Amino acid sequence: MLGASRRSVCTAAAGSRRRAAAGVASTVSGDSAVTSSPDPPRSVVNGEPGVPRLQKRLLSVLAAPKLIGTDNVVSLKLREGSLVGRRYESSAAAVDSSDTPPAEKYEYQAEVNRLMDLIVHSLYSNKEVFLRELVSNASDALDKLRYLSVTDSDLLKDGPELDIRIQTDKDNGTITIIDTGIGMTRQELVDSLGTIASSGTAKFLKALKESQETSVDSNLIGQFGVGFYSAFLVSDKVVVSTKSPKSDKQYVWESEAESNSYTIREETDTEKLIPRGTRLTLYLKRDDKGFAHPERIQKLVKNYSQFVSFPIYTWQEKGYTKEVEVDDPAEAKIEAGDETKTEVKKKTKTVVEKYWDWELTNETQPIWLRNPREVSTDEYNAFYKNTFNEYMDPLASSHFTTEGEVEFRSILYVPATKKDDIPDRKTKNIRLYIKRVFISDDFDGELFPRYLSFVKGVVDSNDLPLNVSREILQESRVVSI
Ligand SMILES: Nc1ncnc2c1ncn2[C@@H]1O[C@H](COP(=O)(O)OP(=O)(O)OP(=O)(O)O)[C@@H](O)[C@H]1O
Repeated sequence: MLGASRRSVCTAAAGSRRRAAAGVASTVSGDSAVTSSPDPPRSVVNGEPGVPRLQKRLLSVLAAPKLIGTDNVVSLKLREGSLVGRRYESSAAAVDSSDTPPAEKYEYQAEVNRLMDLIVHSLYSNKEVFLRELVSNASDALDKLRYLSVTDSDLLKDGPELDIRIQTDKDNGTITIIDTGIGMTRQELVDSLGTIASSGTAKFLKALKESQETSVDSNLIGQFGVGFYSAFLVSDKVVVSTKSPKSDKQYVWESEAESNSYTIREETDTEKLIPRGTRLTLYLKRDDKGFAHPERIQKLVKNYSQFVSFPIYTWQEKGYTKEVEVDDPAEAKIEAGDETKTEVKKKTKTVVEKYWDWELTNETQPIWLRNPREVSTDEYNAFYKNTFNEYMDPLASSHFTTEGEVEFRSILYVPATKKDDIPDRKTKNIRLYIKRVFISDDFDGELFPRYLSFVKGVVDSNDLPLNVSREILQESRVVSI
């Protein structure tokens, strides 16, 4: 699965990235919505006719091609940000009388800059992992929303279905990934997409440091995954438009591959507003535009994201046959009395009518609910690698069900790599589900004795209440059993 192309860390890091100067006025361009589709998304979603009103609105956002003008970012003045790196706060509000709130410019945290340098200039050949990473983020965002909605059902109120949609535009070389998950507030955007928020990425950087000049950086990208930033393996520009239920406003995060900064602005185009979740648009690099082919994306979803437990729809061209009338060139002569009339006969022929529609592309039944006799070793291994971001097959796995006092289903794996030894980071090796809803993987040493903490796996039980709190979980008899 891993590409073997190599490049030294130093060479990559010394790439010629533009450095944004503090206090310089700049212009930020808006993102354009994506569609190559001749028709707007149709009303057949999930095979069911009719789409809820808000979902329709979401779909129309997808279908409407629109380029908004540039936003003004006027004289920016430097201010020291929190942990997340420097922030250039715009003083535009004071001088700009237009209704459009100005974009604010932020600098990436130093580690992110390093990572971006590496990603952007990497010769890593297995770039397609970007889709796995972004779909996995979308799935996490849906998991978070579903979990929170157990105790706060308002979160789902009026909202669209919990799903992931991927639309490609091969003419313009863009891919749009939309989820209806938890979304991000402005602060969460800064905290998540400007810093090293992910443990996977932190591991990556640590391994990178250890490998130093050993020219293995390309492989490291595949081994650890670089999360959200992997979008820049294939993109010149990435635009994230996101709406959290915690905020009234929708925000747009935007950055270019060759930049060490990003901007955040409020979404003001009403046609682009989404009820909830995140829409991520990738503007593909010239050599990577091939990823914007609908069939290619469909294949990648099947390969990498088959175990995501939310429906993933891809936008596909379809055809149906219909009968149409055609003129018959052979004329029929009709004799009536002395006159001979010539009439053109009507005939019908079958033609294929093309249209675009969403197609369910993954299998959504969790693998642990299947009969172990029907699951192949390859499927167990693929699930392990997808779920735990591992690049090697496990040494062993065990899929079992307990019945009686406590019922649960579980798949446990013995990894082939040595235990993660990053201090200060909790292992997130056991994922607990209750009735198929992901609850937590934050069980450092609680679900397993410490000496077994290298074991990875999933546990799903119907015997715990869904709205269980973490404290109750810790004391729960069911959990201890
Ligand atoms: N589609 C999304 N919806 C909501 N939040 C998102 C989305 N994509 C990314 N994020 C936020 O950005 C953070 C960073 O994402 P990134 O992929 O870099 O790491 P991660 O997913 O946290 O870590 P890991 O890859 O180790 O699981 C996420 O933790 C999440 O808070």
